[in-house]
Amino acid sequence: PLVTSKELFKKAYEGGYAIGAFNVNNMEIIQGIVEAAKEENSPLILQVSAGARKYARPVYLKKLVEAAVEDTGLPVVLHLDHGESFEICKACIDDGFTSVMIDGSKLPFEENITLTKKVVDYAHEHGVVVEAELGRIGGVEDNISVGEREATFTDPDQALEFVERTGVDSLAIAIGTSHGAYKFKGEPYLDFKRLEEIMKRLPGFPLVLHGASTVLPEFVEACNKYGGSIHSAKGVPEEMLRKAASLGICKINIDTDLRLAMTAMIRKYLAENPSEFDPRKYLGAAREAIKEMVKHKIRNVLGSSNKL
Ligand SMILES: O=C(COP(=O)(O)O)NO
Ligand code: NA
Ligand SMILES: [Zn+2]
Repeated sequence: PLVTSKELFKKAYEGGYAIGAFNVNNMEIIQGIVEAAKEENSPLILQVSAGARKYARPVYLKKLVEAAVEDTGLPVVLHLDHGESFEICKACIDDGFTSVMIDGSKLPFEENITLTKKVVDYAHEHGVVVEAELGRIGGVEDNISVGEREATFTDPDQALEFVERTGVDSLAIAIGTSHGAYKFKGEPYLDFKRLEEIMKRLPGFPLVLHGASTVLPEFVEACNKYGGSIHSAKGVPEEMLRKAASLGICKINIDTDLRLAMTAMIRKYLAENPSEFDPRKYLGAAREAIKEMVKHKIRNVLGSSNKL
């Protein structure tokens, strides 16, 4: 069935593991992810961004996720990733999503609170949970000044006030990650001190890590071996993610690692089978690559195997 993340996060927090939140855009990606979760007996969050809704059109993704639930019998959270307005959150809540993110992190503190509270009130009336964001998960330059870091990373005292005043169910925090394949110029770094300060103020409260792809080198190399050109790509080392999962991080967002796995597999397949032109061949290979990547994440990063 479609479920909210409330109970999943509570168990993850107490159990010292995290739930994977994987971005979906089409049938093969959804199939690969849910097959992996089924085999690992793992809880799962499928997340849809505004861009995915535009690309696939909402009704297709909704029906594909419903098909995946029916086909596997898995409990799945259907989550809106980075909703930036009350309207898109409302549309997804009305469309049967069980969780939505309202991302007001670009707004001043008070406006983020007002917008988030408006979404929380509507979502809670409909049995839906809400994730918000405080602090800037953006292109975090590695050698930013302390001042800039203070300005962009999540302030622990503000986090406490934000949660108390909004009633939000989980909070995406900024502790050094950023979206995409180019997360660090120098050494990867997560501000675990800051994470622990936030946990002290919000004991047991589910925290979310965005921009958590590792950008595994073997997939970047495979892309480049078969015609790609991806350079200076760097992500979050998996041992840092395991540490975050063992702490208050209950949801880990992964999109880029799936994209790289899928792209590497399609490039490889086409290079090795120049006379083949049946899309099922390379999309099928891509689906397999997604499945293997998600199984790897569940086992090596999230620790959510056999937690259903
Ligand atoms: O945070 C993410 C995905 O991050 P990555 O680009 O690191 O996969 N989605 O909301
Ligand atoms: Na955790
Ligand atoms: Zn994100």
